[in-house]
Amino acid sequence: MASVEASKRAAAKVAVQNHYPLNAKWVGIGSGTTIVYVVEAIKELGIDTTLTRFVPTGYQSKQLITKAGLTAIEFDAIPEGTVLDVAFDGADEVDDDLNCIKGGGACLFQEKIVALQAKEFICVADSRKLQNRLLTNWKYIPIEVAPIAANRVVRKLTEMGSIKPAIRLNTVAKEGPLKTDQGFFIVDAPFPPLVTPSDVKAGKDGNGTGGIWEVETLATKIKAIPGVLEVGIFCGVTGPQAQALGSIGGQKPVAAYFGMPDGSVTVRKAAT
Ligand SMILES: O=C[C@H](O)[C@H](O)[C@H](O)COP(=O)(O)O
Repeated sequence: MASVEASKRAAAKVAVQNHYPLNAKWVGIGSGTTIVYVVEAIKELGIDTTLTRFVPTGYQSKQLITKAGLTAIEFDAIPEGTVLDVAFDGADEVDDDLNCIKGGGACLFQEKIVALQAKEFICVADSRKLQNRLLTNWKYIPIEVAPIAANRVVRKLTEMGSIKPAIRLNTVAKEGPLKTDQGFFIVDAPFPPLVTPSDVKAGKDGNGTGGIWEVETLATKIKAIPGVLEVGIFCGVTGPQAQALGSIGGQKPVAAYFGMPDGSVTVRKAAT
């Protein structure tokens, strides 16, 4: 049986082989433990990356890029209107429609703006993240909030049916709330499993009755709470669908790769 780390590595390798453009100019690099294997797989391609600029999604991501000998360029330094060729990132959970939960490692805001700037957003994960509905195995939605509004956001989430939302604390010696790369807090909001737009079409309620929400409705409602910078639900359209509508990219991946315990890699792709 492949270890979780081996399965992340296997998924990263296939994702990079299938989606890394050999003449890539701009590449988004996400955060977390799985993205490390994506960078490793890019290096293993053995191609010339001297003209490629890698756009990080936070401190850890920038360190990863730099330590690999690649050139990092901050999101706010890329020329106006630049479209990234591709953005790779991990995920905490992915549903049948490729909606994702992200932010388990406290990175989600920069990840979302980088995904939205990319022609193609690709997720890489291991089999634990492959579920039919969000909030099946992964139990909460990470939300990045302004510290001054955090308690009020927690109250609002409770009113919306979240079960004991809480400000995330530091897990290391330093006491107090964890701070994101933006100096904000993360509120983790548990909800019952989310229904998809297709469930709603099939007659399921997703308007919050009994705390049951449809993915996009809940993401929109949480985002509208004053004090919320960004919500760790990545949903809506994919990059190509956004381009067909005249925008740059989408926050939903066009494909997600999962390393399985038997060593194989499963791919979930967006309908075109
Ligand atoms: O906050 C962290 C990011 O959203 C990560 O991409 C996500 O949590 C997945 O991380 P990992 O690859 O470590 O499971």
